[in-house]
Amino acid sequence: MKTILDAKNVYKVFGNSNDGETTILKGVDLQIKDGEFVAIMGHSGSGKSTLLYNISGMDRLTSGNVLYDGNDISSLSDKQISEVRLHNMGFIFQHSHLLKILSIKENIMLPALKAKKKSRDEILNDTEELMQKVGIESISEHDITKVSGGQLQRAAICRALINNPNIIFGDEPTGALNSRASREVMDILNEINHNGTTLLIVTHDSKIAARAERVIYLSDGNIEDEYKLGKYDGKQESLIKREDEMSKWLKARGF
Ligand SMILES: Nc1ncnc2c1ncn2[C@@H]1O[C@H](COP(=O)(O)OP(=O)(O)OP(=O)(O)O)[C@@H](O)[C@H]1O
Repeated sequence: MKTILDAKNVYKVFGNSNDGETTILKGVDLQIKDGEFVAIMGHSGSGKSTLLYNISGMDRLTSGNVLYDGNDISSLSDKQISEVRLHNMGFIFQHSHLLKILSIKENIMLPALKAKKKSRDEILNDTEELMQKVGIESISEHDITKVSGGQLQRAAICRALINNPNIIFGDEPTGALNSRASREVMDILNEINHNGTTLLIVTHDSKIAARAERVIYLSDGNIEDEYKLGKYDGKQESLIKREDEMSKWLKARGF
Protein backbone atom coordinates (compact mmCIF):
# COMPACT_ATOMS: atom_id res chain seq x y z
CA MET A 1 0.00 0.00 0.00
CA LYS A 2 1.40 3.42 -0.89
CA THR A 3 2.14 6.13 1.64
CA ILE A 4 -0.36 8.97 1.29
CA LEU A 5 1.08 11.22 3.98
CA ASP A 6 4.71 11.28 5.01
CA ALA A 7 5.79 13.64 7.79
CA LYS A 8 9.55 13.86 8.21
CA ASN A 9 11.28 15.39 11.22
CA VAL A 10 8.47 17.88 11.87
CA TYR A 11 9.14 20.68 14.35
CA LYS A 12 6.67 23.31 15.48
CA VAL A 13 7.77 26.23 17.59
CA PHE A 14 5.28 28.79 18.86
CA GLY A 15 6.28 32.31 19.93
CA ASN A 16 9.42 34.22 19.01
CA SER A 17 12.91 34.90 20.34
CA ASN A 18 11.82 38.20 21.99
CA ASP A 19 8.83 36.92 23.94
CA GLY A 20 10.00 33.34 24.36
CA GLU A 21 9.64 30.24 22.23
CA THR A 22 7.98 26.91 22.98
CA THR A 23 8.78 23.85 20.92
CA ILE A 24 5.62 21.76 20.69
CA LEU A 25 6.53 19.21 18.01
CA LYS A 26 10.04 17.85 18.36
CA GLY A 27 11.02 16.03 15.21
CA VAL A 28 7.93 13.93 14.50
CA ASP A 29 8.16 11.24 11.81
CA LEU A 30 4.84 9.76 10.78
CA GLN A 31 3.77 7.82 7.73
CA ILE A 32 0.13 7.18 6.89
CA LYS A 33 -0.72 4.55 4.31
CA ASP A 34 -3.42 5.06 1.73
CA GLY A 35 -6.67 3.69 3.18
CA GLU A 36 -5.35 3.47 6.73
CA PHE A 37 -7.26 4.63 9.83
CA VAL A 38 -4.88 6.08 12.40
CA ALA A 39 -5.80 7.61 15.77
CA ILE A 40 -3.54 10.05 17.62
CA MET A 41 -3.73 9.86 21.41
CA GLY A 42 -1.75 11.40 24.25
CA HIS A 43 -2.16 13.60 27.30
CA SER A 44 -3.69 17.05 27.04
CA GLY A 45 -1.05 19.45 25.74
CA SER A 46 1.13 16.72 24.20
CA GLY A 47 0.71 18.36 20.78
CA LYS A 48 -1.97 16.17 19.12
CA SER A 49 -3.96 18.98 17.49
CA THR A 50 -0.77 20.83 16.59
CA LEU A 51 0.46 17.70 14.82
CA LEU A 52 -2.82 17.29 12.95
CA TYR A 53 -2.88 20.93 11.81
CA ASN A 54 0.76 20.91 10.77
CA ILE A 55 0.71 17.73 8.74
CA SER A 56 -2.59 18.59 7.04
CA GLY A 57 -1.30 21.95 5.82
CA MET A 58 -3.67 23.95 8.04
CA ASP A 59 -0.71 25.40 9.87
CA ARG A 60 2.91 25.98 8.89
CA LEU A 61 5.69 23.73 10.19
CA THR A 62 8.73 25.43 11.70
CA SER A 63 10.97 22.82 10.04
CA GLY A 64 10.77 19.39 8.49
CA ASN A 65 8.73 18.22 5.51
CA VAL A 66 5.31 16.80 4.80
CA LEU A 67 4.76 14.88 1.59
CA TYR A 68 1.19 14.37 0.45
CA ASP A 69 1.04 11.63 -2.20
CA GLY A 70 4.77 12.10 -2.81
CA ASN A 71 4.64 15.90 -3.18
CA ASP A 72 6.17 18.21 -0.61
CA ILE A 73 3.27 20.37 0.61
CA SER A 74 5.33 22.09 3.30
CA SER A 75 7.06 24.23 0.67
CA LEU A 76 3.87 25.38 -1.09
CA SER A 77 2.39 28.88 -0.91
CA ASP A 78 -0.75 29.38 1.19
CA LYS A 79 -2.85 29.53 -1.99
CA GLN A 80 -1.37 26.31 -3.39
CA ILE A 81 -1.83 24.50 -0.12
CA SER A 82 -5.48 25.55 0.15
CA GLU A 83 -6.01 24.07 -3.32
CA VAL A 84 -4.42 20.76 -2.23
CA ARG A 85 -6.66 20.75 0.86
CA LEU A 86 -9.80 21.62 -1.06
CA HIS A 87 -9.38 18.86 -3.64
CA ASN A 88 -7.82 16.06 -1.58
CA MET A 89 -8.56 16.49 2.10
CA GLY A 90 -11.61 16.69 4.33
CA PHE A 91 -11.74 18.10 7.87
CA ILE A 92 -14.02 17.40 10.80
CA PHE A 93 -13.67 19.26 14.08
CA GLN A 94 -15.20 18.90 17.52
CA HIS A 95 -17.72 21.61 16.62
CA SER A 96 -19.03 21.46 13.10
CA HIS A 97 -18.02 25.00 11.98
CA LEU A 98 -20.97 25.12 9.61
CA LEU A 99 -22.11 28.56 8.45
CA LYS A 100 -25.19 29.86 10.26
CA ILE A 101 -26.50 31.79 7.25
CA LEU A 102 -26.73 28.64 5.13
CA SER A 103 -28.98 25.59 5.34
CA ILE A 104 -27.51 22.14 6.06
CA LYS A 105 -27.61 21.30 2.35
CA GLU A 106 -25.96 24.57 1.28
CA ASN A 107 -23.19 24.09 3.84
CA ILE A 108 -22.41 20.65 2.43
CA MET A 109 -22.41 21.93 -1.16
CA LEU A 110 -20.07 24.84 -0.45
CA PRO A 111 -16.63 23.14 -0.83
CA ALA A 112 -17.76 21.54 -4.10
CA LEU A 113 -19.01 24.87 -5.48
CA LYS A 114 -15.65 26.34 -4.53
CA ALA A 115 -13.73 23.49 -6.19
CA LYS A 116 -15.64 24.09 -9.48
CA LYS A 117 -15.12 20.52 -10.68
CA LYS A 118 -18.79 19.59 -11.01
CA SER A 119 -21.95 21.31 -12.21
CA ARG A 120 -24.42 22.63 -9.63
CA ASP A 121 -26.81 19.79 -10.49
CA GLU A 122 -24.12 17.15 -9.97
CA ILE A 123 -23.16 18.75 -6.66
CA LEU A 124 -26.79 18.79 -5.59
CA ASN A 125 -27.15 15.10 -6.48
CA ASP A 126 -23.97 14.15 -4.64
CA THR A 127 -25.08 16.19 -1.61
CA GLU A 128 -28.44 14.46 -1.51
CA GLU A 129 -26.79 11.05 -1.84
CA LEU A 130 -24.39 11.79 1.02
CA MET A 131 -27.16 13.13 3.26
CA GLN A 132 -29.14 9.98 2.61
CA LYS A 133 -26.15 7.78 3.45
CA VAL A 134 -25.70 9.39 6.85
CA GLY A 135 -29.44 9.73 7.51
CA ILE A 136 -29.92 13.51 7.50
CA GLU A 137 -31.93 13.96 4.29
CA SER A 138 -34.97 15.10 6.28
CA ILE A 139 -33.11 18.11 7.71
CA SER A 140 -31.53 19.18 4.43
CA GLU A 141 -33.30 22.59 4.33
CA HIS A 142 -32.95 23.22 8.06
CA ASP A 143 -31.15 26.06 9.66
CA ILE A 144 -28.06 24.70 11.46
CA THR A 145 -29.23 26.09 14.81
CA LYS A 146 -32.33 23.88 14.69
CA VAL A 147 -30.69 20.43 14.61
CA SER A 148 -28.95 18.14 17.12
CA GLY A 149 -25.18 17.89 17.69
CA GLY A 150 -25.12 14.41 16.13
CA GLN A 151 -26.96 15.66 13.04
CA LEU A 152 -24.54 18.58 12.76
CA GLN A 153 -21.55 16.23 12.87
CA ARG A 154 -23.15 14.07 10.18
CA ALA A 155 -23.54 17.20 8.07
CA ALA A 156 -19.88 18.02 8.77
CA ILE A 157 -18.96 14.53 7.55
CA CYS A 158 -20.94 15.11 4.33
CA ARG A 159 -19.20 18.44 3.86
CA ALA A 160 -15.81 16.75 4.40
CA LEU A 161 -16.72 14.10 1.80
CA ILE A 162 -18.28 16.25 -0.90
CA ASN A 163 -15.04 16.64 -2.91
CA ASN A 164 -14.20 12.91 -2.64
CA PRO A 165 -11.07 13.44 -0.53
CA ASN A 166 -8.37 10.80 -0.20
CA ILE A 167 -7.92 11.61 3.46
CA ILE A 168 -10.10 12.96 6.25
CA PHE A 169 -8.56 14.64 9.30
CA GLY A 170 -10.63 14.75 12.47
CA ASP A 171 -9.88 16.71 15.64
CA GLU A 172 -12.04 15.14 18.36
CA PRO A 173 -14.89 14.64 15.86
CA THR A 174 -17.16 13.15 18.53
CA GLY A 175 -15.85 15.25 21.42
CA ALA A 176 -19.09 17.22 21.79
CA LEU A 177 -21.49 14.29 21.36
CA ASN A 178 -23.25 11.98 23.79
CA SER A 179 -22.19 8.33 23.70
CA ARG A 180 -24.97 7.18 21.37
CA ALA A 181 -24.42 9.95 18.81
CA SER A 182 -20.70 9.36 19.12
CA ARG A 183 -21.10 5.65 18.28
CA GLU A 184 -23.30 6.48 15.32
CA VAL A 185 -20.84 9.03 13.94
CA MET A 186 -17.97 6.58 14.42
CA ASP A 187 -19.92 3.85 12.61
CA ILE A 188 -20.18 6.23 9.66
CA LEU A 189 -16.48 7.07 9.79
CA ASN A 190 -15.56 3.37 9.98
CA GLU A 191 -17.70 2.73 6.91
CA ILE A 192 -16.09 5.61 5.02
CA ASN A 193 -12.69 4.14 5.85
CA HIS A 194 -13.89 0.68 4.84
CA ASN A 195 -14.75 2.19 1.45
CA GLY A 196 -11.17 3.42 1.03
CA THR A 197 -10.87 6.91 2.55
CA THR A 198 -7.86 7.37 4.80
CA LEU A 199 -8.64 8.68 8.29
CA LEU A 200 -6.39 10.46 10.77
CA ILE A 201 -8.17 11.34 13.98
CA VAL A 202 -7.13 12.99 17.24
CA THR A 203 -9.03 11.66 20.22
CA HIS A 204 -8.97 11.53 24.02
CA ASP A 205 -11.35 8.60 24.00
CA SER A 206 -9.97 5.05 24.07
CA LYS A 207 -13.28 3.77 22.63
CA ILE A 208 -12.82 5.93 19.54
CA ALA A 209 -9.17 4.89 19.22
CA ALA A 210 -10.25 1.23 19.45
CA ARG A 211 -11.93 1.64 16.06
CA ALA A 212 -8.68 2.69 14.38
CA GLU A 213 -6.25 0.37 12.67
CA ARG A 214 -3.21 1.89 14.36
CA VAL A 215 -2.96 4.17 17.37
CA ILE A 216 0.00 6.46 17.93
CA TYR A 217 0.82 7.86 21.34
CA LEU A 218 2.21 11.36 21.43
CA SER A 219 4.14 12.51 24.46
CA ASP A 220 5.71 15.92 24.84
CA GLY A 221 5.86 16.51 21.09
CA ASN A 222 7.21 13.12 20.09
CA ILE A 223 5.69 9.82 19.06
CA GLU A 224 6.44 7.66 22.06
CA ASP A 225 4.76 4.46 20.96
CA GLU A 226 2.23 2.93 18.61
CA TYR A 227 -0.23 0.06 18.78
CA LYS A 228 -1.47 -1.89 15.79
CA LEU A 229 -5.02 -3.14 16.19
CA GLY A 230 -5.61 -4.07 12.55
CA LYS A 231 -8.78 -3.17 10.63
CA TYR A 232 -12.03 -3.16 12.57
CA ASP A 233 -14.50 -5.62 11.02
CA GLY A 234 -17.58 -3.70 12.21
CA LYS A 235 -18.72 -6.38 14.66
CA GLN A 236 -19.81 -5.44 18.15
CA GLU A 237 -17.94 -8.35 19.78
CA SER A 238 -14.65 -7.36 18.13
CA LEU A 239 -15.14 -3.76 19.26
CA ILE A 240 -15.46 -4.85 22.90
CA LYS A 241 -12.19 -6.80 22.63
CA ARG A 242 -10.42 -3.89 20.91
CA GLU A 243 -11.65 -1.43 23.57
CA ASP A 244 -10.25 -3.73 26.23
CA GLU A 245 -6.88 -4.00 24.42
CA MET A 246 -6.75 -0.25 23.98
CA SER A 247 -7.55 0.57 27.59
CA LYS A 248 -4.86 -1.87 28.82
CA TRP A 249 -2.27 -0.35 26.47
CA LEU A 250 -3.19 3.18 27.53
CA LYS A 251 -3.19 2.28 31.21
CA ALA A 252 0.38 0.98 30.83
CA ARG A 253 1.33 4.45 29.56
CA GLY A 254 -0.34 6.11 32.56
CA PHE A 255 -3.19 7.51 30.49
N1 LIG B 1 -1.20 29.08 18.45
C1 LIG B 1 -0.51 28.72 19.55
N2 LIG B 1 0.34 29.57 20.15
C2 LIG B 1 1.04 29.20 21.24
N3 LIG B 1 0.94 27.99 21.83
C3 LIG B 1 0.10 27.10 21.29
C4 LIG B 1 -0.69 27.42 20.11
N4 LIG B 1 -1.43 26.32 19.81
C5 LIG B 1 -1.13 25.38 20.73
N5 LIG B 1 -0.22 25.86 21.60
C6 LIG B 1 0.34 25.12 22.74
O1 LIG B 1 0.84 23.89 22.27
C7 LIG B 1 0.65 22.87 23.24
C8 LIG B 1 0.00 21.69 22.57
O2 LIG B 1 -1.32 22.06 22.19
P1 LIG B 1 -2.27 21.05 21.40
O3 LIG B 1 -3.59 21.70 21.29
O4 LIG B 1 -1.59 20.59 20.17
O5 LIG B 1 -2.29 19.82 22.42
P2 LIG B 1 -3.30 18.60 22.49
O6 LIG B 1 -2.48 17.41 22.80
O7 LIG B 1 -4.13 18.57 21.26
O8 LIG B 1 -4.14 19.02 23.75
P3 LIG B 1 -5.68 18.76 24.13
O9 LIG B 1 -5.78 17.27 24.27
O10 LIG B 1 -5.86 19.46 25.41
O11 LIG B 1 -6.52 19.30 23.02
C9 LIG B 1 -0.16 23.48 24.35
O12 LIG B 1 0.71 23.78 25.41
C10 LIG B 1 -0.73 24.73 23.74
O13 LIG B 1 -0.90 25.72 24.70
